[in-house]
Amino acid sequence: MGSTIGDIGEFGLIARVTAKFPQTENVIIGPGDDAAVVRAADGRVVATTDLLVEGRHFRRDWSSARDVGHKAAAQNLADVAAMGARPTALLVGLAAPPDLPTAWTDELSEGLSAECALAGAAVVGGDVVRADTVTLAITALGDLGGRAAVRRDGARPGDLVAVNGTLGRSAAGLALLRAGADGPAECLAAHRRPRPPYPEGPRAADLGATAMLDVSDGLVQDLGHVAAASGVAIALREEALPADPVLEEAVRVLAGLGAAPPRAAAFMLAGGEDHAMAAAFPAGTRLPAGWTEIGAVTEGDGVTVDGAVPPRGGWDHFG
Ligand SMILES: Nc1ncnc2c1ncn2[C@@H]1O[C@H](COP(=O)(O)OP(=O)(O)O)[C@@H](O)[C@H]1O
Ligand SMILES: Cc1ncc(C[n+]2csc(CCOP(=O)(O)OP(=O)(O)O)c2C)c(N)n1
Ligand SMILES: [Mg+2]
Ligand SMILES: [Mg+2]
Ligand SMILES: [Mg+2]
Repeated sequence: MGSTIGDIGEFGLIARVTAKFPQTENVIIGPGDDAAVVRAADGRVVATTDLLVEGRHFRRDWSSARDVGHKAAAQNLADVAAMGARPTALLVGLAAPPDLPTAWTDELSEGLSAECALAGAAVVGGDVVRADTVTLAITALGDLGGRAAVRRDGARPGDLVAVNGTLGRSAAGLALLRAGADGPAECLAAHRRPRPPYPEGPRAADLGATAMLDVSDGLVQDLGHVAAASGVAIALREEALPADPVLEEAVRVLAGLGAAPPRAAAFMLAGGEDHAMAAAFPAGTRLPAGWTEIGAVTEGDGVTVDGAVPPRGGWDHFG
């Protein structure tokens, strides 16, 4: 028996698949980052795609169609911002069973459109097909506006590491939904409709960010991609994580329901889907309001928290 994708895990699968895709001279950045950058006759375009599958990324009894539209757009638009680009357009592939109410697709579309508007983008096309499972295949495009793209491989020892956006609220919201809790509302909302700080991507690029990504799978796991791509280590300090009373409240609610919830800091370190921007900047960079310095880049490899390798956390579709 040969190996299966379950054996190699999500990131093993990605490495194996992308090894089959030689690039052309039109490709400025190929697979391996938050988005690709492709040369066009008149410039460059940033392009990225993410799938959302019912039951894996959303549940129709936990999220309204409008929520799913917002989230599907946000997940993709955040990848554009994480390259230092401004989102411009979205293409929407929709697979659905024939008994899906049109009211659901109407609200989905309104959510997609409203989230695009928040980022200054528009839905410019898509596709629809029949399938047993509601699935969204979204492509987002963006404009670097003359900037160099901020990749995952540019972090250098001595850089500081900072984040902008919420951490852990979406994961806490998911835990609350699983436990049948109806609050704190901010966590449920963060899970249903993440609010990526879109303008902070280009702003970080303008500030000289050396590496950046959006936190989709978990802060430690995602910064692990930066560390690996850059050939450096990242040392985070737990006490530097932005304190969030709402997250503390979520932990209390979960504990009150008899669950043994992780600490708030664990939600922040391992929770994904908030789509905060996490970036490395040269030491001494004056960070604007909204950015919190949480650690530093050093020689070595991997990500540590307070000097220790944290327990494995973060999302892996096949792990
Ligand atoms: N099936 C695939 N074919 C080609 N490239 C892929 C495939 N799956 C993932 N990638 C690439 O691997 C990189 C990492 O993907 P992913 O972890 O999903 O990034 P993100 O969390 O930013 O969405 C991205 O550059 C993505 O385009
Ligand atoms: C019903 C349900 N179960 C579990 C989750 C949690 N979850 C699903 S995918 C995911 C990680 C992010 O999605 P992914 O497809 O990996 O996006 P990418 O990292 O490519 O941006 C998380 C935390 C969820 N959102 N909904
Ligand atoms: Mg990303
Ligand atoms: Mg992805
Ligand atoms: Mg992921």
